[in-house]
Amino acid sequence: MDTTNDTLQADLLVIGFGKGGKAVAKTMGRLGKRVVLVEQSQRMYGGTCPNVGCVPTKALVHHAGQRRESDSAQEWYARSVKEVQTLTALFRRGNYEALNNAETSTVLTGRATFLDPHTVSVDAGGERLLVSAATILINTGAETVIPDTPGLRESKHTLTSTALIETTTLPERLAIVGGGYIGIEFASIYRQFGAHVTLFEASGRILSREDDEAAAVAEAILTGDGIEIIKGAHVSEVRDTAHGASVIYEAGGRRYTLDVDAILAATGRAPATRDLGLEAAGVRTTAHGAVEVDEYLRTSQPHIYALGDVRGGPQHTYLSLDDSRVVLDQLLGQGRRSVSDRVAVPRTLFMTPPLATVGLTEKEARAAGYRVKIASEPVAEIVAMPRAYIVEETRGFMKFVIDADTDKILGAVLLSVDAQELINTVALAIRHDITASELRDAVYNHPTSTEAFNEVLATIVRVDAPQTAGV
Ligand SMILES: Cc1cc2nc3c(=O)[nH]c(=O)nc-3n(C[C@H](O)[C@H](O)[C@H](O)COP(=O)(O)OP(=O)(O)OC[C@H]3O[C@@H](n4cnc5c(N)ncnc54)[C@H](O)[C@@H]3O)c2cc1C
Ligand SMILES: NC(=O)c1ccc[n+]([C@@H]2O[C@H](COP(=O)([O-])OP(=O)(O)OC[C@H]3O[C@@H](n4cnc5c(N)ncnc54)[C@H](O)[C@@H]3O)[C@@H](O)[C@H]2O)c1
Repeated sequence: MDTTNDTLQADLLVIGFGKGGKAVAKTMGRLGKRVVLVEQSQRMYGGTCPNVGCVPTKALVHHAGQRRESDSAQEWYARSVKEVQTLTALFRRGNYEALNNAETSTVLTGRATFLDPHTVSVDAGGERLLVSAATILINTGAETVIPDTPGLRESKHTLTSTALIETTTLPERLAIVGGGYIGIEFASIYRQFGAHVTLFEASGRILSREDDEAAAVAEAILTGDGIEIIKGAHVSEVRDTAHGASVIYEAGGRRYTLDVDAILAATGRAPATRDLGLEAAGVRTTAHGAVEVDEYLRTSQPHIYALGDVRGGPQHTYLSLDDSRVVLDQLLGQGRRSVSDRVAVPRTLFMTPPLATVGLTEKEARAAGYRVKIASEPVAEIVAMPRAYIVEETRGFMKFVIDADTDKILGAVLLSVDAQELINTVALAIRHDITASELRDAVYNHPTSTEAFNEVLATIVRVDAPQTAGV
């Protein structure tokens, strides 16, 4: 790496150790380019996913599911948190070594701020280093937003997801504000660990972006597990008490108070663009504070790209990874790959059992003008899927939204054991125009969850009437 006038010169500078940025950094480093990656925290090498996001939370899902009634909730939880921390430490080290040991790549630990379009200052513990690069990637992720409900931010008992999974004391009474991905995953995890969980969702239903039936069945499973879900809830105040906190809320026109030990703020995560000096770089942001990009992930500066959560839109690790393919195509390829190429991107909410979805919901398909055919069955009734009984998880349902005129699969909702794996097969089928009948009649090995497709896709529960011309 060259140093000119105390400024480190690089071909590529990546700000933030996110999924997309590190993937580009690895490829460019292997090609002999001088790569500098800046990460603000040594606890975050590898970014959100392996440290405080997907990996630890899904490991907690696993540990919570292993707990027997006879195990002490508190001991089991404390041990689980420690085991998960050992796992994340392993991943963190692997991530650091993968980039810092490469001959041409360096990881700098410090907070990056743009000074001008090509120069960034990296500040750590009173020390400052300047880095200048021909190409710069912004990959700083997103940060939890705590609503400005009186007393919520100030309460000693309000935690972000990051803080909660590091707490080795299981909160006996946990309030969760927000019924989205984090709210529901944490409700499911902490209930299984033995906490009393109350979830407050401001809108009239949980999972407002998901299929209506999926949200209703998911809610029934969660409440069946003992989670209290309060919809249309307005948390108006939080007050610390001698033993915890009181959550004051309104629902159904009445005012209530709930005493809890901890409150998880799960009302969304906003792009981390604060104090990045984007104005100095001439990089524009959107009204929501995300870095503004085009479909090739180019910012308002031709040599600066943004990837992952910081550019706004759905927040999933695999989207940040796919962003790296778009950027690499700009840097090394034909420059044709764009985010608009994405078709049938699956999502999974890791409650127990998981809820995985892809494509259009039934409502969206009709709104888009399709004549819809619905194939659906509750998991407990799928004779062709003994695996659900084998692993003793028969809750949930599967549903396919099919174009009644062409047999094309338009979307799917799988709320079932193994749904996080099954959904990738459905997504692949949609992407490659495999019809509903072909997916139904394929040979699947046994006993697996995929076999359910043989039966569910043959179980048509409703078909829209043909549209009559000229009416
Ligand atoms: C609790 C939780 C569970 C999740 N579970 C899943 C899941 O199961 N599946 C899934 O697909 N997604 C999940 N997500 C979402 C997923 O983690 C994110 O979408 C993904 O990690 C975003 O990656 P990224 O590339 O945008 O950057 P990130 O991985 O967020 O990395 C950004 C990095 O930039 C650093 N940084 C920020 N500002 C600066 C600066 N100025 N200077 C230097 N460094 C800086 C940060 O410290 C951070 O390490 C989860 C998220 C959370 C919070
Ligand atoms: N499995 C996964 O892929 C996964 C897991 C966790 C998180 N994530 C990502 O992380 C991001 C953040 O997740 P999240 O759950 O914090 O956000 P979210 O946007 O998914 O859900 C926020 C929820 O909070 C509700 N809400 C907002 N303000 C409220 C208030 N004052 N009181 C009560 N409810 C309120 C909203 O109506 C919404 O239902 C999401 O974009 C998600 O995609 C992904």
